[in-house]
Amino acid sequence: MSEPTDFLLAVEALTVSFDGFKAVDDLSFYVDPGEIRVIIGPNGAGKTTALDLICGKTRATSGSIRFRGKELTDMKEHEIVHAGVGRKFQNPTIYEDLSVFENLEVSFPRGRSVFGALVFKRDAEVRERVAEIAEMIFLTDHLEDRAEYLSHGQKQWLEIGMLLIQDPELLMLDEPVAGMSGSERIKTAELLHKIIEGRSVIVIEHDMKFVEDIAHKVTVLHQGRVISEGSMAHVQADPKVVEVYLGH
Ligand SMILES: Nc1ncnc2c1ncn2[C@@H]1O[C@H](COP(=O)(O)OP(=O)(O)OP(=O)(O)O)[C@@H](O)[C@H]1O
Repeated sequence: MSEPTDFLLAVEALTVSFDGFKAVDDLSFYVDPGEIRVIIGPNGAGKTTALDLICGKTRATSGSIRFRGKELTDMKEHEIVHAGVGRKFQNPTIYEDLSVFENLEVSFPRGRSVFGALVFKRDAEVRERVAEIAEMIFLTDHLEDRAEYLSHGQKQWLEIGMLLIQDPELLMLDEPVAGMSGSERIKTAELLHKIIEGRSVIVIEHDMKFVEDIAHKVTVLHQGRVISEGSMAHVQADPKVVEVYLGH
């Protein structure tokens, strides 16, 4: 059996209760390094709440969330970001009046660069990293464009880029392809396969074709609990999953 520290993320017996209603109820799941995990489940299953708990936006009532062996449940949101967990919400939160370059530049983590002698070197490093990320998110030709003129899909990619530039070890994406065209969805799947080198990704998604394209493993939630887990083929054939989806 694996030790808990072998997992990048170990969620165990996680519960949150809102006025007695358990939106997440005794939830356990484990994510490996380099894994793309997709969480699916009907509306209200607790998917978004689970991500809110991991990133510290919502406090757990009980249970544990260990990231590289470190307990997250008693950490503040910014400490969790600093520990290496990036979260993208459903609606893009980019700076509309800044260019693509500037959006990526402001997201570059600030370190010890305030020392004068390092500034020049730092600028070159930032430009290089922005160029690298822009290429990854298919926006090299739009670096000077104001973000407000990007398509909805491009805005989603830009926000993913703003997280990637911080080099998180765990990236969590809530419905990243919602509102995207078919070709944008294919490119987003490509992007996810590219970025998992050295990190893991958790995605909440409703588009089953997209889930099939990206998931290494699927976790199915219902009423705050895991009802099935495994490959896409495994969960699709699971009578409990069929029942939950068809019964609604
Ligand atoms: N802060 C809160 N206070 C009270 N109830 C909440 C709160 N946050 C979420 N809930 C409830 O918890 C349940 C789970 O919500 P959640 O948004 O996590 O579901 P979801 O699986 O992400 O659904 P969807 O697919 O519709 O986004 C819902 O019944 C929701 O109304």
